[in-house]
Amino acid sequence: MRLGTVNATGWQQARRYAREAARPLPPVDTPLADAVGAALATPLVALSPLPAYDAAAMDGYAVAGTGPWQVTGRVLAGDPHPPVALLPGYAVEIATGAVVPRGADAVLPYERAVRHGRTVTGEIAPGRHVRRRGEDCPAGQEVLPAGTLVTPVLLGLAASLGHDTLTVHRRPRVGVVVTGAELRTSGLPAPGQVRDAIGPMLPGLLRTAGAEPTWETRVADDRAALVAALLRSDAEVLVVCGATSAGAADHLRGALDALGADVPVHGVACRPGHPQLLAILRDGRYVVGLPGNPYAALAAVLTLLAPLLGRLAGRTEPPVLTSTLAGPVPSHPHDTRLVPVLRTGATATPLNHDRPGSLWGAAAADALAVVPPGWDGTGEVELLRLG
Ligand SMILES: Nc1nc2c(c(=O)[nH]1)N[C@H]1C(S)=C(S)[C@@H](COP(=O)(O)OP(=O)(O)OC[C@H]3O[C@@H](n4cnc5c(N)ncnc54)[C@H](O)[C@@H]3O)O[C@H]1N2
Ligand code: MOO
Repeated sequence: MRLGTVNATGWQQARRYAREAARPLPPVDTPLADAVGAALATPLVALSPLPAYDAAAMDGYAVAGTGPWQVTGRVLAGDPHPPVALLPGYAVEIATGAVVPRGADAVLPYERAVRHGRTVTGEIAPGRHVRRRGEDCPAGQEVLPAGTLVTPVLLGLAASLGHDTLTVHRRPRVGVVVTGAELRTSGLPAPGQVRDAIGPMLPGLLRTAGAEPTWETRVADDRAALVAALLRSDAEVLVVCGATSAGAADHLRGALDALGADVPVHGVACRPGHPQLLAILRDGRYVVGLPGNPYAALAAVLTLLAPLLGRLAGRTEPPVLTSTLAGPVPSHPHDTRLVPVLRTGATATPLNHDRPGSLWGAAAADALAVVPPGWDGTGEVELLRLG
């Protein structure tokens, strides 16, 4: 395997390879509360009509026929027995959400009603303030397609349609291997030491991409230790941080060679992040190599890792987001540049501090702009959402 721009895969092509290298994991029935972040494996179908019964939309009187009406009783939400049918000229006091009695034509809100003893009068149009059974959604209706990301709001919808569980794709399990003898995980770095900046950001990035971070291990800069870590079979995807390059301590490519891995992407024509790689082990597990420089690692997460995880998780590909850029952004002659930006209105402002070793710009950004090779600065560019 050779490292360098000459053999690098184009940025768009690399993302496509990563997405197409995988198939969605099998479906599992999951309690609602545990399904957030997974993708629907089957369309979401209404098990119950919405609303499930004719319901009052206002507090007031359910009235039948033309007024004045004789008030015969009161119906509250949650009453265990259905209310008796109303005859013309009669009314019941009714609470928002209560079952509207058969025969009622409308609900007259308190503020539009005039009550004298047991008689009530007021102006009302037929059907007013009654939410008819199934008017929002009939039973059996497909409301969201397979592949939809389960959000907290979707849980609320699923509950209102009668679901206790959702059939979602199993989330890919990810094991993380952090390499680098110079790394420390707390405190101030001594000369020659570096605080690990990739380990802390990965769990959140993995969850956002639809995966389940399962384990993290740290290995010395040693090929045998890296091979041993890559042999752990309890994750579909292994992420190796660092060791992607050509230095004497960079053993990822050698370890993959030793394991007989297929390496469909062994470098990407992008800045930062060109040493990133995608490999497939003989048993089908995936390895994504993130360059050690933290911003380059983030670029690789968004280029190779997120599309791979999104596909394994069964998520529909998100629509491409584009924007103009407010401010000059130099392009690279051969490579795609990934530039941190902050979206403001219809445009996105490029931020500074985008060196490969610094996450400052990216931490202040809400997207990375994808600046194609040789871009002349006109028109829109693609944006990759952060978070
Ligand atoms: N001869 C070449 N040298 C390098 C090339 C190249 O093409 N030819 N590419 C450069 C680029 S670009 C990058 S990016 C790095 C990638 O290096 P590695 O993935 O092998 O990572 P390391 O060598 O271990 O570390 C690079 C750099 O990043 C720091 N680092 C590593 N891990 C972490 C971490 N978890 N948190 C914070 N910082 C980390 C490490 O201390 C180094 O400073 O290779 C270039 N060299
Ligand atoms: O591509 Mo490196 O990943 O610039 O630092």
